[in-house]
Parts: sequence; structure tokens; C-alpha cells
Amino acid sequence: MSQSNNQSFAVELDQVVHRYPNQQTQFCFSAWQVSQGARIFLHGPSGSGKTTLLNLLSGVLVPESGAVSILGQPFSSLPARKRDKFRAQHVGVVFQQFNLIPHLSVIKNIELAAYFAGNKQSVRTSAEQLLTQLKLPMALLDTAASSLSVGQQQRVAIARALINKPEILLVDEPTSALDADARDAFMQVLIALCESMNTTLIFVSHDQALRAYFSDCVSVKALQQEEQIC
Ligand SMILES: Nc1ncnc2c1ncn2[C@@H]1O[C@H](COP(=O)(O)OP(=O)(O)OP(=O)(O)O)[C@@H](O)[C@H]1O
Repeated sequence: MSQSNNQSFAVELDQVVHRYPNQQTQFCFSAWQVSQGARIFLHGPSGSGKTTLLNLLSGVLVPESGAVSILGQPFSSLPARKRDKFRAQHVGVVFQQFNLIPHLSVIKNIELAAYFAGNKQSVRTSAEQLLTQLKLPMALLDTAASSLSVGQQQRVAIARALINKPEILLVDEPTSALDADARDAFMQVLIALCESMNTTLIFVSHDQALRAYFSDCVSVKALQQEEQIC
């Protein structure tokens, strides 16, 4: 997808406050700016708000106050349908559980992401190229997602997230089910893909061994203000 505004940051947070329904605790993320093309390793203890932050960045959650800007657009204040379309076109998301639709084939899962971004043309050739780069056999394209191994699901989730060539890729703890060799192979492929597309990567993980793959390392705690300030 084309760049919305070459002068803008990939991601910008301004005094973002989020509170889950019926919860006392609120999450307050102060100013954070992520340059385009950056590769961010986002870490923090369990329950510190890493997934919450990714969900705010992807527009799955909308802040109570403050603003999330993506590629210079006031993303969090867009009406829901415009936000969904903008996300589909510009932000790839890989969730912890991958969220593939189990009864659909791999290609159908990938085609759906293209469809939501408004791409009505066939993406089979692009999907084939991504599968090759991700070192997955081509025969998997017509296999139901439910038949895949965890490692294969993870790579298909990456292919689905990248099919629209998003400027930003948000990845939540994708390597927890992998052994060290599979994890390193996965990281090398992921970083190479992001570099080839100049995609900004924000990657959540507990696994400190992965820090070496990233240009920046950010603690989610450091992004949060004290509760009483918000
Ligand atoms: N839908 C929800 N409703 C209410 N509370 C929630 C919801 N989702 C998360 N929380 C709470 O918000 C806090 C932060 O959760 P979050 O999943 O963002 O943390 P995390 O840092 O990603 O944790 P982990 O590393 O264990 O995945 C937790 O206390 C969690 O219980």
C-alpha cells in the first residue's frame, strides 16, 4: 500500500487512556513515536499491558481518551468501518493464537485479508511468493488451516498479515510454542520479509533471546504513566 504521509511516524500515541469495562485499573500510555521502518521489541511482565497496547495500535480497542495516529492519520478517532478498512490496508496483525479460520483453506484465509482491504483481484501469485519466502510447501495453499502444525499456522498467519504489503506489522508472542531452532528460523524469515517491504515491526515477546533481531527494545512499563496522572 502507498505511504499515507512520508513525513509522519508509523505510530504515534498521545496520552492514551484505556480501561476495560467494569475494571478499576486503567492503562495510560504517554507519548510514544515509532519511526517508519523501525523494528521494535516490546517486552514486559505478564499482565503489564502488551496485548492491550497492540490492540490499541490495531484499533481493536479504542481509547477512552487520547489519540492513536497511524501513518499520520488520526486512527483511533475514525468511525469503526473506516478504522477497519484502514487497518486492513495498512496494518498487518498476527495474534497470539493466529486466528486463522480453521475450516477454510490457507489460500481462502489469505484471500479474505485481501478482500477486507478492498483488493478484488487474485492474490494467489503473491500468496505463492510469500509461502516460498516463508519456506512453506505450495501444496499447503489448498489445505484447511485446521490441518496445519502450529509452526505452519504461524507462518500462514504472517503471510495473511503481509498479503496487503502493510506499512506496519504487529505481532503478539508468536514463538512461544516453538523450539529454539524453529524460533530462530522463524525470526530470520520474518525480519527479512519486513526489511524487503520496509515494514515497521512491533513485536511482543517474553523471550529476551529475541532482542538481538530488533533495532529498538521498549518496555511497556516505561510507556505507561503513573495511574494518578491520567
Ligand atoms: N478483555 C478484558 N477485560 C478485562 N480485563 C482485561 C481484558 N484483557 C486484558 N485484561 C487485563 O488487562 C491486564 C493486561 O492484559 P494484557 O493481556 O494486555 O497483558 P500482557 O502484558 O499482554 O500479558 P501476557 O504477557 O500474559 O500476555 C491484565 O490484568 C488482564 O487481566
